[in-house]
Order: sequence, then C-alpha cells, then structure tokens
Amino acid sequence: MQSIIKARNLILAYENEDVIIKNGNLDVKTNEFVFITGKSGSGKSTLLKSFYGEIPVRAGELNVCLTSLNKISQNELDKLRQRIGIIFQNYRLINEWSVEKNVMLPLIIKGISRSNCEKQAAKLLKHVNMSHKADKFPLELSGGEQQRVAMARALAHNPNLLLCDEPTGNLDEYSSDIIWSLLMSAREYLGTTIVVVTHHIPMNLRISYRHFAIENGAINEIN
Ligand SMILES: Nc1ncnc2c1ncn2[C@@H]1O[C@H](COP(=O)(O)OP(=O)(O)OP(=O)(O)O)[C@@H](O)[C@H]1O
Repeated sequence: MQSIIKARNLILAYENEDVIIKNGNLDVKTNEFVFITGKSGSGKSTLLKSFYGEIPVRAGELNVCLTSLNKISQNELDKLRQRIGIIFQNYRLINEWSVEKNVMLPLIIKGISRSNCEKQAAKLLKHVNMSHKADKFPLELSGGEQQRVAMARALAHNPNLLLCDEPTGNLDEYSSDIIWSLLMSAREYLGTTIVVVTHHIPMNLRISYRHFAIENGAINEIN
C-alpha cells in the first residue's frame, strides 16, 4: 500500500523559535485511520498543518499525496489542497458567508456547478445534523455547531486525505458519535485516509487504527 503521508527526518520550526518537530519519521498508508496525540504544546497542530503545506519544512523530507512539500510552488500547493480536507482547531469558517456557502467552498474552488454544489452541501449538512441552519452565518452558531459545519466543509469535495484537529473537542457525546461515525464511513465507503489530532482517543471505536504520540519533538508509534 502506498504512503499518502511520508515524513523523513522532518524538522519543523517557526521563524526565530525553537524546533517543534525534531527528525520526525512517519508513514501513513492510504485508507488508514491514524491518531496523533501529545501534551498541549507538543506540536500536534503544527505537524498537521505541515501536511497541508501551511508550515514550511525546515529540513528533512515531507511528501503528501505523492507531492513533495519541500519546495512546492503555490500552484502545486493549490492543486494538492484540492485533494485534502482539513478541520482547523479554530474551524476558520468564513463569517461573511452562510453555512451552506461555507460547505460549498471546496466545490466552488474546484469549479463544480452551482446546482451540484448545493446538492452536495445539503447532503453533508444532513449528515452533521445542520440542515436547519443552512442559511445562518457562523457567528450565529455555537462552537459545536461551527465544528460540525467545518466537518461538512472538510468532506464536501470527497478528499483523499482528511486532516482533523480535535474534531470533537467542542461536542457533546451525541454529536461526537455522529462525527466519529461520519469519519469511519468516509474511510470505509469513500476510501478517505483519516488523520486525527486529539487529546483523547475514544474508547468505543470499532475500527483498527494506528497511534502516534509526539514527545519532546519526536514522533513515536504506540503499539
Ligand atoms: N504561529 C506560531 N508562531 C510561533 N510559535 C508557535 C506558533 N504556533 C504555535 N507555536 C508554538 O509551537 C508549539 C506547538 O504548538 P501546537 O499548536 O502545534 O501544539 P499542540 O500540540 O497542537 O497543542 P494543543 O494540544 O494545546 O492544541 C507551542 O509551543 C506553540 O506555542
């Protein structure tokens, strides 16, 4: 099975700051479900964002969806991002756009027709129990509702790779269960590879997964 994420001796650091990830090695295979854990401030979000090309590679190698992120042009990065869905820790919804239009964003970028965008957004909003808020704006929603919209948007374009930063951090048990089911279905029926950054791996997941933990800048696989 091919690696959808491959990191070799990866070093990540913010400008003029200490190194966050030191010589990180990681392979995520297509269609795997992977958790990344670690203490607060250990570098989980930083690592996830590097997979999206948002944090530059300081040294080492990083390949995502067979694309090298070492020296990537903006054009290549835009193309790569069309194959990735991401849920950021602070969601990053567009406050001036309705919920429906936020979910349509990745499809608009892909040039999908308006009617197909609307159909897909309606389907995803139903999956996350947010159909009744399609015409609302992000600032009219609770944190948990925004999180569910972010999930719908991340899945709208059927990405090969889904990157999730604490995807259930703001949700009650009922809504969390919906999100975990959705992630498992995406993996099972659409072949999506799922990478989840979290503090807590749910106990009741009925799937096999791999677990990496970040400690002192190293990425260690936990068996
Ligand atoms: N834009 C930035 N500029 C400089 N340093 C940053 C920036 N973003 C994060 N950091 C630092 O990088 C380190 C890792 O942060 P990161 O957000 O990746 O941790 P995390 O493991 O996701 O934490 P948490 O579990 O609290 O979300 C922290 O020390 C943080 O202060």
